[in-house]
Amino acid sequence: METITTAEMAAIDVNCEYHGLSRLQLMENAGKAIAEEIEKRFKAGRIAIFAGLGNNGGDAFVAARHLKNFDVEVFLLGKASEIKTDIAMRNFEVMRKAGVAVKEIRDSTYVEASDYDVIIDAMLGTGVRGRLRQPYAKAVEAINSSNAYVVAVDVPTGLNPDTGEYDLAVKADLTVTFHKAKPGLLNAKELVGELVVKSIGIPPLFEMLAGPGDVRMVYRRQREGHKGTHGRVLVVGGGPYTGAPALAALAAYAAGADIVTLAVPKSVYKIVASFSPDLIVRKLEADEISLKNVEDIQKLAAKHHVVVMGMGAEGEIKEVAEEVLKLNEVKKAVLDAGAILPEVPEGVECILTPHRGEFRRVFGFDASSWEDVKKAARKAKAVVLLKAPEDVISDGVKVRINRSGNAGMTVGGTGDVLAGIAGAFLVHGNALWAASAAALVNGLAGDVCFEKYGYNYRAMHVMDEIPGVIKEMLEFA
Ligand SMILES: NC(=O)C1=CN([C@@H]2O[C@H](COP(=O)(O)OP(=O)(O)OC[C@H]3O[C@@H](n4cnc5c(N)ncnc54)[C@H](OP(=O)(O)O)[C@@H]3O)[C@@H](O)[C@H]2O)[C@@H](O)CC1
Ligand SMILES: [K+]
Repeated sequence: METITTAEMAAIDVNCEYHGLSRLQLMENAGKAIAEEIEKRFKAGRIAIFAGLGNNGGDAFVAARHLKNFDVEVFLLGKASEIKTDIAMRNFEVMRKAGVAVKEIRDSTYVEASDYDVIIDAMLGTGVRGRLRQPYAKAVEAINSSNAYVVAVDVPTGLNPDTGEYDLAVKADLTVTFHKAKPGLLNAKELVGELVVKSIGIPPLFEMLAGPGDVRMVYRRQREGHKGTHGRVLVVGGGPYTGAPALAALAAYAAGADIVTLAVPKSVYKIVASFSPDLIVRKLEADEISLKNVEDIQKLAAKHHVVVMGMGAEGEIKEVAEEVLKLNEVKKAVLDAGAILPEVPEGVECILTPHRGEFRRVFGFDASSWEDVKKAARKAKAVVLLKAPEDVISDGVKVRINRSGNAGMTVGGTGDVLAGIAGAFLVHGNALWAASAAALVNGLAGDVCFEKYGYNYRAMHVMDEIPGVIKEMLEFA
């Protein structure tokens, strides 16, 4: 059975909202699914709903509205004023206006759960963190000692949805989970009981479309961070070109890296170093990057979290990339243009960023479907980000799609900017989500440029919009 982690589910949740499918609609579908599953098993009876203050509780407020032939009573695990989300609050108020009886459970309240036919556990779902606080623990004990038929909403309260670990948790007869099973549900059959996975109306493409959730999966900012916490990125490229490596390096800064070092051939060193005081530029003893430089590059690479290679380099850059990635201190890499390898060495989490022509040159077949990108990713043992009006990103198993961007993005240098963003995001996130987040941010920055300038903007204009786009993605509710 296909599973989805809570982090991925949270990313899809906010992406649905972003692409126009609201959480309120998802909650309505979730609550209706709970009611349907109960009505399949019971014609009438007394139902006690134990509801938490988040969206897990919200689902049950919806279910209460659909369970018309039942006598429903709600035990709220806190004060109504403490309900956390607007959609849960909205469904709570509608439910209460519809005449459903609600009792607020305080720490001191004795929880009686004996004479009900069905108990709905809607206390905690994917938002559970750590050990159960009171009065949740007491409620779980009351539910487990009752002889009612227990239905868990999404996840039995107390169970870690990703790992299946628990110390105190609801023992359910039936768990109705939404969209896809969470891995922990498959490891705790004794708690889950019968598992039913219900669609809540998320179309397959919405699970794949990049959105704010992708950026949240990869972007990290620790308050107490010190220099370098947020990522040290090494950019290797240039010679004969001078702009490409500098664009990638500046883009890595724009996407949150703390330290960005540029290694370029001495022939272009002075020019590249002159672009910006932000750049730490190292000179490679060569007019063009070659295998002679591998040792120097490896020394630098060992001191960085991610290596980004290829922009504006020609000659042996591919062979150099192969050698550099063999160094076991190199754990993460982005390979662009001439550095793209058909297969990357073991042990490196790698993003390849070909456009269609490079894809055909490197993999030997056209990327005419999502399956082709999946196939290339499997062969390369890397994430492939195919740059096109619709970017296709795959790790060989999953596919993500990015539709941000516009025809102005064909201007030179936007691919270098993308490689730099991907490098910065790869510091913290896994390659699939780092690549899709980078494709999204790069395209959105281009969309801001189109609004400002029309089509004739340049890569440096895109660069300037990146921090603002990231801020907007992180703040999207
Ligand atoms: N697409 C989707 O994902 C959809 C999801 N949907 C539903 O949303 C659910 C996730 O909702 P959610 O994120 O509001 O979290 P939820 O599980 O209700 O927790 C609520 C609060 O409890 C608290 N709390 C945490 N740990 C605790 C503890 N140990 N002991 C005591 N309290 C604890 C914590 O608040 P805190 O007090 O820590 O601020 C937390 O914020 C999901 O399972 C599904 O049912 C559906 O609507 C369909 C679409
Ligand atoms: K639950």
